[in-house]
Amino acid sequence: MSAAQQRLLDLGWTPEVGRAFQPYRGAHRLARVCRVDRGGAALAGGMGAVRASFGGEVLRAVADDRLALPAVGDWTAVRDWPDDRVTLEAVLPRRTAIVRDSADRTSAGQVVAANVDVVVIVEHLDPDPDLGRIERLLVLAWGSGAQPIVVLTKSDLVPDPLGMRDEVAEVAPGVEILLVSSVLGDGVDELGALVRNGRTLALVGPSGAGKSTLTNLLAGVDVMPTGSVRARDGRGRHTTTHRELVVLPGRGVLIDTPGLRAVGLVADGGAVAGAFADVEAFAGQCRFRDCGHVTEPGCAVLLAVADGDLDEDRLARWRKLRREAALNAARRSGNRRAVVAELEARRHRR
Ligand SMILES: Nc1nc2c(ncn2[C@@H]2O[C@H](COP(=O)(O)OP(=O)(O)OP(=O)(O)O)[C@@H](O)[C@H]2O)c(=O)[nH]1
Ligand SMILES: [Zn+2]
Repeated sequence: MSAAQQRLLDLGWTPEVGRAFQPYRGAHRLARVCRVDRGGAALAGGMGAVRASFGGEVLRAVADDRLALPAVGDWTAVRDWPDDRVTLEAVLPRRTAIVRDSADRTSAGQVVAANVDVVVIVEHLDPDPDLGRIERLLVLAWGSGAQPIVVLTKSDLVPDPLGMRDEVAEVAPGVEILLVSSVLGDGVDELGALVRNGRTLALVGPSGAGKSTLTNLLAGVDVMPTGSVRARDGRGRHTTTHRELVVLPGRGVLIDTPGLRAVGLVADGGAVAGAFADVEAFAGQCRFRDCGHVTEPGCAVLLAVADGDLDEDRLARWRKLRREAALNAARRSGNRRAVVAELEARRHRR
C-alpha cells in the first residue's frame, strides 16, 4: 500500500467513499474536512494537508440550503488550479450527520460533524450533570444516524460517581455510559478502545466538560487547546470557535466540536423516539392510539408515572421535545398555517 493510500485509510476512508468519489476521479483529489472557517476549509487527503476555498458549485448549493455547507468530517472533491488556487468543488454524500439548529434559526440547521460513527456525549459530573441536556444531546445523536455513547467526566471530583452514573442511565436507555477522569486516567483506555478500524468518533457537549482534554489524552499529544491552557494564555474560556478533526494513525479519527451552549435541535419525531425508547414503549401500550397522555383512560404512560416506573420530569421533557419536533416538522414543510397552529397549540399546552 502506498503512503497516500495509508493516509486515506487513517482518515476513515471506506469503499463507499471510494465509490462516491468515482465521478470526480482524474481532475479532482479526495480529501476530508478537518476544519471550516469563513469561505474555506482545512482538509487532509492522501497528499497531506491542504487549504481550499469553496468552489462556485458549493457556494450556489449553500445559497439554497445551509446544510450544503461543508462541515468537519465531510469527504470532498478538491481541485487544483494552474494559478495554485485550491477549491473545494463538491461534498460527497454524507453517511451520517450531526445537525443542530442554526444560531440564527433562519434555516434548517447546520452540520456540526459529518460521517461520524459514534457520537460521544461528554458531560461533567462536577458541576452536576444536566439530565435535560444529556437527553437533548441524545436526540441530536439519534437523529444523526450514528451510535451514541455517554461519557461522564471529572469522576475524580465527586464522592459517588457510580451512583451518578445510575441516575444518568435513567435518561439514557440502551446507551453505554463510561465514567472518566482525565486527571487519574480512569476510563480513558475504554474510550480509546472505541477508536479503531478507521471509525470516526465525535465529541459533543457543553464547554468545560473536558472534550479537548480527552482528545489530547487519546491522541497522546496536545492537539487541542484546553480550558486551563487557554485561561493561562489569557484568551478566555470560550475560544474553541473552530472544529477540529484529529487522526490517530492506525486507529481512527476524533472530532472535537466546540462547546454547545444551548443545544438547538432540528429533531424529528424519530430521533426523539430513539432517545426516549422507555417512554415510547409505555405510550405504545395506551388504550387509545392517539392518546395524549393527559387524562385519557387506559393511559399506560400516566400509569407508569403513578407506579414510579417513569419520572415525571422526564415525561415533561419528552413532551417538550415532541412539541419542538412537531414545530420543526411544520417549519420545514414551509406550511405557514401548520407553523401557526403548532405555535398556538404550544401556548395552550404551557
Ligand atoms: N478534575 C478534572 N478536571 C478535568 C477533567 N477533564 C477536564 N478537566 C478540566 O476541565 C477544564 C475544561 O476542560 P476542556 O477539555 O478545555 O473542556 P472542553 O469540553 O474542551 O471545553 P470547550 O473547548 O470550551 O468546549 C480544564 O481546566 C481541564 O483541565 C477531569 O477528568 N477531572
Ligand atoms: Zn397515554
